[in-house]
Amino acid sequence: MNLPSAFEEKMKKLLGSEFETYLSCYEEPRYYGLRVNTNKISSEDFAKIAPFSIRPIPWIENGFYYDGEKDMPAKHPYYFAGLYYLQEPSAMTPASRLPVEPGDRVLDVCAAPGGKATELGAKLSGEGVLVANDISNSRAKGLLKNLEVFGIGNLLVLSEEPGKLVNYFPEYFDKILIDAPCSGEGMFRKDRKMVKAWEEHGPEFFSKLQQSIIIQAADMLRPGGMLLYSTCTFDPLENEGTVEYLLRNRPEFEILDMEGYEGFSNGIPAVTESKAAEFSKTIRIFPHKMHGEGHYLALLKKGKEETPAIKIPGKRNVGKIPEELKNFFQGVDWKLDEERIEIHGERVYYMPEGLPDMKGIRFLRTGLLLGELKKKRFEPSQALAMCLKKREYRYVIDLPAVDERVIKYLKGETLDVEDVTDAKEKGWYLFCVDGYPLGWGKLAGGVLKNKYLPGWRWQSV
Ligand SMILES: C[S@@+](CC[C@H](N)C(=O)[O-])C[C@H]1O[C@@H](n2cnc3c(N)ncnc32)[C@H](O)[C@@H]1O
Repeated sequence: MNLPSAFEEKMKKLLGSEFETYLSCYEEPRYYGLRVNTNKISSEDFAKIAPFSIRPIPWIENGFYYDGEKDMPAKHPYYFAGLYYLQEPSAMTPASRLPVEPGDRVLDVCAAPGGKATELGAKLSGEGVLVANDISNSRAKGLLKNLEVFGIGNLLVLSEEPGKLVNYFPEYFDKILIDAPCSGEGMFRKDRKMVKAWEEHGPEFFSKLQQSIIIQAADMLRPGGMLLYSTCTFDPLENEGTVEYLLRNRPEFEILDMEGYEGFSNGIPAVTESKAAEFSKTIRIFPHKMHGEGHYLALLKKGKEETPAIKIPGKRNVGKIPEELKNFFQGVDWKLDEERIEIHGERVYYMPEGLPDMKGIRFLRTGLLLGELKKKRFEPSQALAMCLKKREYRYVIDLPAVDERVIKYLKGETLDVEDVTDAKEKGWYLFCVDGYPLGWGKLAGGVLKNKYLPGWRWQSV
């Protein structure tokens, strides 16, 4: 593989005697990974039902390798049910090393298409709030879809300049992840177009962007909160350099240790101005040392340990809850807090607790879209179906993955389900594969009218 000579020179300096081994790994095949959505299924249970061969990624609790030359996990109904996300193994590391707890307020500053945000949201287990932002509106659309497929409802999806967000969320978040735009040196083997992009915009360009993003994010973190900074590049300026910039401008931050792994390489104090030993607590992932492509990560804490601010739920103005909504939710085993329901036009949302006023922010989604009110009827949304567990809805059709009607459902076809329903039954049914919801259908006379979201349908190749 042809690599830019300036890049090779830099890597020689960084790796010394390891450089040749590093270079030789460009001739080897890349690694493919999937990460289990632990909000829907445990890793152990997934390993039992996995429809293709998988083996654990040793440093990621819920990560597995699969054979990307042979298997197509994106073409299985479990993928549509949000049981896993396809992700390069080293890219799983940042979200795995940010200790998110249910109830936290979490921000992913550069979140699209959601490789890390889906894991942060799964770790919240429906409690607290995930704010997933990306400056690119078109990429944020894909982000929203991926979060909805994963069944994450306690969320805001925004598309804003982080500098603007500081005005709305000063010292608001408990945990922040910055997976920064970078020169992508760790992606060269996976995606050769990245080499050309590197030649157009190298480390100098990205380091300036990273410096402004890390300061803006730092100002949205509460004292005692944690920030994880990551890139998929090796360059010291973009990595230790950005972290050093933060420490210089926000001295209340300190670098924390992270759970290690034998293949991780320590960050390099010698490339920094201060030469401070604490930079060795940061981590580089090199492809010649472990089975992943390349990443850098640093875990930081702001100020001293403090008792987190008491989270007072923001009370909202709620009008009367429409009868049709109440009727529908009689079939749902959820304790809905009526004060969190917001209705805008026909659309009904379930909002996370304790949000600030967000007037003026560009958003793609605030809260969980429950559904739409249509002429005295309530139509549940695709996002609600993905958020529900099978046991939480009274009317269910559950077919095994091998039943050909599952793919037909995903293609948007009407289904004959007389054998699994009573001909007298009718109304909204949650359509599941092996116990995991895929979407809605409307039953009448043993026939299921398909309500799977058209934009999400299975595309035949
Ligand atoms: C490395 S990618 C993020 C990948 C994502 N975290 C994932 O795991 O799927 C960097 C993202 O940063 C976004 N971005 C670039 N400049 C930004 C800025 N100033 N503020 C927020 N996002 C930005 C890009 O649109 C891009 O989606």
